[in-house]
Amino acid sequence: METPTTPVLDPSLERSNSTNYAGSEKSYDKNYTRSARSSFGSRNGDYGDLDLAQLRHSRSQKDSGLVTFKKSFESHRPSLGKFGSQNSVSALDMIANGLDVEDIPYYDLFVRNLSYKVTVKSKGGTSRKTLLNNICAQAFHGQILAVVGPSGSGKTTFLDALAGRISLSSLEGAVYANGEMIDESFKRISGYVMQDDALLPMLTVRETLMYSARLRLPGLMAYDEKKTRVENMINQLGLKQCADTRVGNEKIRGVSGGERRRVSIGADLIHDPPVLFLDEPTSGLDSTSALNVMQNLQNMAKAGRRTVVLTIHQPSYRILETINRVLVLGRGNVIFHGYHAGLKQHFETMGRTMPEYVNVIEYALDTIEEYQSSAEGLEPLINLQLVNKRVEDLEQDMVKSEDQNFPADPHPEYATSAISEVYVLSSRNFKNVMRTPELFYSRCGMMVCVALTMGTLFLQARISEKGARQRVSFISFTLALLIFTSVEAMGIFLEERQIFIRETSRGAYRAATYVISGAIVIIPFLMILAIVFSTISYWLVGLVAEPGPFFFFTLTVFLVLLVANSFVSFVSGLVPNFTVGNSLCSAVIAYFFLFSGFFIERNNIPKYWIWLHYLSLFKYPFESMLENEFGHIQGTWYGDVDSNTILSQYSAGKVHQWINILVMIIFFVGYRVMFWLILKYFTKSIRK
Ligand SMILES: Nc1ncnc2c1ncn2[C@@H]1O[C@H](COP(=O)(O)OP(=O)(O)OP(=O)(O)O)[C@@H](O)[C@H]1O
Repeated sequence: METPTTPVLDPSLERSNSTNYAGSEKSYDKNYTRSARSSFGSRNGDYGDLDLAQLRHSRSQKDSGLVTFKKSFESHRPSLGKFGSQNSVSALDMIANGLDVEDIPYYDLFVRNLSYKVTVKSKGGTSRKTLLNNICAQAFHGQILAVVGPSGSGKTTFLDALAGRISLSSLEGAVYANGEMIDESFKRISGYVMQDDALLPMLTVRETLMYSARLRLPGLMAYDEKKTRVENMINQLGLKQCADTRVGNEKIRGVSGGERRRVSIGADLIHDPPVLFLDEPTSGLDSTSALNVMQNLQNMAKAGRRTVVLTIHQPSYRILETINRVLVLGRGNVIFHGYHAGLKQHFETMGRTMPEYVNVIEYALDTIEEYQSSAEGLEPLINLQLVNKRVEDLEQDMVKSEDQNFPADPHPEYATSAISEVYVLSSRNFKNVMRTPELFYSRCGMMVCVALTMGTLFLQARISEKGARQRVSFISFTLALLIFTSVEAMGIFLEERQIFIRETSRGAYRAATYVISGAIVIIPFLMILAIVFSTISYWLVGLVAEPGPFFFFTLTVFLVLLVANSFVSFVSGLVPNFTVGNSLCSAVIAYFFLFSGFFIERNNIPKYWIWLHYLSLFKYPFESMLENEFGHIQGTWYGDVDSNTILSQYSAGKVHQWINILVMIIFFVGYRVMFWLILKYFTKSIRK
């Protein structure tokens, strides 16, 4: 990033330039006021007053002439350290508590000469591709800035750059918030709503928002206050009718697509961030739902003085009314930036006349497509934008940088404590699992089937050579079935990974607490499965009929399930999808099985492969179970072989059952730690 300099732009400046920048000032003001009245004035007097107050504020600034960006916001802009703050007091709460709307802190964004290039590999070697080229733009509080452009024009890339989803070191140029160059902490005052609605399908709308509030609002805030915040959000987003309906997804019936979109928005904005970024909030919605979402966002922007930046495809006439300003992109270049009312005049300056009754954005996109496919390319459009922007550039250069040093960030990175996160995430997970009992019942049913099959296959094994072989086979194949069937959990992990990415992209909680809560929730279910399996199979096969060995067998089965679950979760963190994950897991488990000591006795495994024997998920439970069975009564003869001979055949020396249990616990913790490391350092929603 370049050395920070203070931009001088303020809303009044742009309006004063509007004659040669974005249409006449008169037309802008008329449009702005009309849109404000139609949106708020007729429905809600407070909103109408607020909007007019803002307008007056802007007008008074205009009169003051050239003022620096910083100066123009000196009474409202939060202190320098504010980037570190989760905005604990909602703007709407402030209004409800009688605070003057003028006291609500806000942020205005200024993008200066932002460029982003990536290295692409081709047959001839590597080359640099420019995704964003020298972009200058502004986004003001109380307004919606819509980024539009043909497919592949760089809309999402631009939004990602602003929202801190592209590594700052990869960007050229700068992004300022209230005159200060943004850094990592800016994420904490901005909310990001992704295009995909990654939500837990079994929770209701109210529960989803409540869990989000419990994670994202400060731990010190009273529970009732959080509840009130959620109810306000439900009302604000028009979700009252479906507040107690399950969210659902493609497979599970739930709320409508438009409602789900609004739940996503609510869940990501419950902490009321002053700056909101939304990637195509209307995609996949019918026109009424899309308009509804946009009106909700317009309300949020105006009533709460929020700065909203979003990407959108071909907004309709009515949606256009909810948008204040547009940034039109073409192949990563600015084609137009300003109030959309100015687009018509902008194109007129190059001799193009826009037909009547044509949507200006549609016209702009068609024009871009036309130039894009022509021999001269986008150059004329880019140059036109540069000419119209000249005055603004001159003004920028008038004020040089002031003190841009940030004080140390005094605010915590996360809204609530780690313990509280574990508690909230565990209870949310538990509720979600309990709402899908069929998954658990099917796993239970499978356990009963496997236990009955194995139990009847080796039914009442005798104390003979054949009986000894049957016991060893039972133990070995039991472990194989338990571990191989654990792979099915991969799908659940991968589905949840999307939710994890969405929630943690703005620091909703720590990766560690997510991993811990996942383990806590799964433990009771695996315990039940272990008890079901052991109770049926152990007595059917006729293993040592004493409580101690039975308890140890059950404990080992439980730990096998736990370790297998941790292993599968670890692999799910590494792979891109279920197909790859399933194949990888099955292949590695097959290797582990091969080196368990059952097929190739430990002493016959070549030295260079022995490490795989020690890493095998099978080795430790296999040896422990054998010891539990054959070592319990020393010196028992099974036909011509005694128990000691059988044991020495499968292990290198004396097996310490409890040490093996400890090793299994270490495996469980180890895989979880590796899963955490992958989530923390590699599952990032940040581009380089
Ligand atoms: N890592 C990358 N390497 C190479 N090219 C990339 C990379 N990421 C994005 N692009 C390209 O950059 C361009 C802009 O992508 P972006 O997703 O920002 O476009 P968009 O305007 O949001 O498109 P759409 O409307 O289709 O979602 C596209 O041509 C895309 O193929």
